[in-house]
Amino acid sequence: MIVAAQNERQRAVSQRSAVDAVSRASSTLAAPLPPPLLRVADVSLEYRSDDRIVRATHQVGFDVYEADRFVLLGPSGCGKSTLLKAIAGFIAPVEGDISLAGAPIRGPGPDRIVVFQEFDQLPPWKTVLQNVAFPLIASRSLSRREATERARHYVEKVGLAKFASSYPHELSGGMKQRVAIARALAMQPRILLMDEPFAALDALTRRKMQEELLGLWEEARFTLLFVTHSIEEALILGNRIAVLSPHPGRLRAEFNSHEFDLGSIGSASFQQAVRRLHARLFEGEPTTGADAHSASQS
Ligand SMILES: Nc1ncnc2c1ncn2[C@@H]1O[C@H](COP(=O)(O)OP(=O)(O)OP(=O)(O)O)[C@@H](O)[C@H]1O
Repeated sequence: MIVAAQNERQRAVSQRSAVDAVSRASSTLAAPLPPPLLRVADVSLEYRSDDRIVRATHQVGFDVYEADRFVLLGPSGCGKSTLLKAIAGFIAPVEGDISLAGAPIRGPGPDRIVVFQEFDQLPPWKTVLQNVAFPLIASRSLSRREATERARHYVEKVGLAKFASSYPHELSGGMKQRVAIARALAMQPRILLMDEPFAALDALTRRKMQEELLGLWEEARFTLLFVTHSIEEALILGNRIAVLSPHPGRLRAEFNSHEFDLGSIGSASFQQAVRRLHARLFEGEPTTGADAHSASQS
């Protein structure tokens, strides 16, 4: 039943976003959807200093539904990380609203956990298990024993049971990211926010981590908001993709991509989707074969 309901909802979401924003505007066929979990409504974000204002995003809006794997895709500097920080509650919009389950976001909270790209997110003096258990203990939502049990469960989930007593400096980059993912999932946030978490990994490890993340999602169906500038990664990991324009980021289009996974790479439809996304990303710019290559592989 859950899967059927999920499929039904996926179909409804597909109807709504199988398309970019252009055709979405003209569609009147979309089935009624449940309210979104996350609503980003016309959000503009800025960095202000004494002598200048940098506008990072301009009136960006999108909805993320329960169990979505929603990807923010855009070129470097278009404001993806800034948007994620705003959703996490670290930055307030200068215009527009962000709400989670209908409540405005006013600051950071345990319902939104971020996994960053950097490998130094883990306190080096704590073991893998302690790293995963620490936020659970600090939030006082569980007793120390319960927190350790839950942490052990997630450490196993990411395949690090044998390394539970290891320290971060004894782990590879991919293993450190697994710990960060376990730590985030253990908090059971309403939405998991990931900011290019695999970008600093080698290509093989990155592929493995994408596979593992999809495996974890298949099991737990958490809601994911994932930032990347890789078209290929967006198609593999996302069921919906929002394409942002270059600086300052504006929403250019929204694509439905739930039909793709790691097995789709190389198929004609996958390549066609890469080309469509590439065209949207580089709209209005002179295009070269090198651009296409770097955007889809990097
Ligand atoms: N702390 C800051 N102070 C001032 N400007 C900033 C700050 N952080 C980011 N910016 C600017 O805001 C804009 C958006 O930056 P942001 O890091 O969100 O982009 P991004 O899409 O995540 O880029 P990348 O993919 O390279 O990480 C850029 O023009 C950047 O220079």
